[in-house]
Amino acid sequence: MMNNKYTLGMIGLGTMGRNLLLNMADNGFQVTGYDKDPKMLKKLEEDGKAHNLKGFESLEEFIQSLELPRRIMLLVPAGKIVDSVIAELIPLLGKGDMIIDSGNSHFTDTSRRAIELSEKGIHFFGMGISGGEEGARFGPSMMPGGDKAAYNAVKPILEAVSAKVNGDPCVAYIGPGASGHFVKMVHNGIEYSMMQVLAETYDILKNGLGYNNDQIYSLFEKWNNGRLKSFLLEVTRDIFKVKDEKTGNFLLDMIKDQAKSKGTGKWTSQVSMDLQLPIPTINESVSARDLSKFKSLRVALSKALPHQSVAIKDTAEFEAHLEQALYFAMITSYAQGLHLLEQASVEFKYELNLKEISQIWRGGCIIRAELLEDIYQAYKKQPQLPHLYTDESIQHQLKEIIPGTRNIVITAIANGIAIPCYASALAYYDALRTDKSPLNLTQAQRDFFGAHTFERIDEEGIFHADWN
Ligand SMILES: NC(=O)C1=CN([C@@H]2O[C@H](COP(=O)(O)OP(=O)(O)OC[C@H]3O[C@@H](n4cnc5c(N)ncnc54)[C@H](OP(=O)(O)O)[C@@H]3O)[C@@H](O)[C@H]2O)C=CC1
Ligand SMILES: O=C(CO)[C@H](O)[C@H](O)COP(=O)(O)O
Repeated sequence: MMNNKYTLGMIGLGTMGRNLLLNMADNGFQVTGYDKDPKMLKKLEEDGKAHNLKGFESLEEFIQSLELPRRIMLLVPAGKIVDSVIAELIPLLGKGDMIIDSGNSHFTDTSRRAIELSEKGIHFFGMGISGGEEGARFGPSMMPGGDKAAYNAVKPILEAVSAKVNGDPCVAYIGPGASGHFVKMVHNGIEYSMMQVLAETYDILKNGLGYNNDQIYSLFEKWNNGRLKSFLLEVTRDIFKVKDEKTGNFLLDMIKDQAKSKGTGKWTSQVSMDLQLPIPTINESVSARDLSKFKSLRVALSKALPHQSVAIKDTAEFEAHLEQALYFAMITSYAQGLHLLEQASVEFKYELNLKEISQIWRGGCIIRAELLEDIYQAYKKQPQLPHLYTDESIQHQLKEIIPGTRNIVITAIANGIAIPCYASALAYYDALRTDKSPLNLTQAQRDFFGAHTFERIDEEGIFHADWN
C-alpha cells in the first residue's frame, strides 16, 4: 500500500469479484472493493477477515482510496451495467487511470469502450477470466487484451493470482484491441460444446445402455483417470453422486431438462458465421440448449412419434468406443475454437498466439484438460499449424478413435438418441478429410437458377453455362 492507498480496487463483489479480491489479498496485495449492494460489502469483510479486507459504500470514497494511477477492475454483469458503471466512474477518474473489465463482455462493446475512454486519457482493457468461483478464489486462467501499458501495470498482480501449470502462470497478454474478450468468448464456445457432448454421453449411457447414476459415476471416474481427465468431466462425475436434501433422490433427477445461457456461446456462433469459419459442433451445442426449452412440444412429440430402441450387445466394447468418441469430440471442440481464433486474428489483427493461448488454458479455466497439453505441444512444435487435425500426434490419435466414434454415432442414431454434437463433429471431420466435396453440384445449381457463375477444374476464369 503506497501512502496508505490501495493498489487495486474491485467494482462488483459477487461470485467472481469477491473471490478474486480475496485471492489478491492472499497474495499480499493491498486491495479494496465497492459494490452497490451493502450485503456484498459485508460478505467481503466477513470472508476477508484474516486480511482485514475492507470495502466502500461510497463510490467517491472508494476512488479516493486508490493509489495513482488508479487500477480499477470491474466484475459486474456484462452489458448495459458495464456502461453505466463506466459512466459513473468517468467524472471521478484522472488521466492515466485504468479500468480493467473482467466480465464476459461482448468484444465489440470492449472495442467501443476502449476508444471512448482513450479519448478521455483513461486506459481500458478487456480481460476474460475463467475458472468460476473456485478459480477466482484460488487461481483462474485470465485472458487480458488491449492497452498493453495498462496490462503491464497489473501484470504482477495477475500473474500472482493466476493458476500455475509447471510453474507457468495461466495468464498472458493476448493481443491488441478486444482480443482478450474475443478469446474468452471462444473459450466459452468450446465450453458449451464440451458440456453438450457430456450431456449426450449421459443420454447414451442412460437411455442406450440403461445405466443408473451410480454406474455413470463409476464410468466417468474411470475415464477421468485417463486421457479424458478434465475439469468438466470431473464436475460432471461428481454431479452423479449428489442427493437432493428435499426428496432424497439424486439432485440431477430433480432438475428441469431445459438449459439456459448468458450469450457467449451464441456470440461465438454468430462471429463464426460472419467470418465464414465453420464451428458446427459449437453451433449445435448452442442450438441444443435452445431446443431444450420447447418442453411441452417435446413431450407431445415424444408421445406422437415414439421410437423403438435397438439392443446394444457388447457393453464393454461400447463403453470403450464411447470413451473414444468423447475424446474425439473434445479434440474437435478445441480444433474448431482454435481454427476460429486463427481466422479472427487475421480478420481483426489480434496477433493471437495459439501456443500461448493453449498454454494458459491448461490450468484454472473451465475447459482445462489433459488434452490441452498435447494441443499446447502441437502449437509449440508448429506455431502456424493450419488446423489441429494437421498435427501428426493428433492425427495418430484420430486414427485410433474414429472407428469407435463411428460405432457410437451409428448406434445412438439407430436408438433415436439426439446426439447433435457427436454427429456434427464426425461430419465435420469427414468433410475436412474429403479431397473432392460434392459442392461442385451446389455451384452448378447456383449457376443454373441464378447465373451465379462457377470456376472450372481445367481452366482459370469465371464461367456461366446455358443449363437448359
Ligand atoms: N460466475 C462465473 O462463473 C463467471 C462469471 N464471469 C463474468 O463475470 C462477471 C461477474 O459475474 P459474477 O461475479 O458471477 O456476477 P454476480 O452477479 O455474482 O456479481 C456481480 C456483482 O456486481 C454488482 N453490481 C451490479 N451493478 C453494479 C453497479 N452498478 N455498481 C457496483 N456493483 C454492481 C452486483 O450487485 P447486485 O447483485 O445487487 O446487482 C453483484 O454483487 C459477469 O460478466 C460474468 O459473466 C466470468 C467467468 C466466470
Ligand atoms: O464464463 C464462464 C465460465 O468460463 C461462465 O460460467 C459462463 O458465463 C457460463 O455461461 P452460460 O451462463 O451461458 O452457460
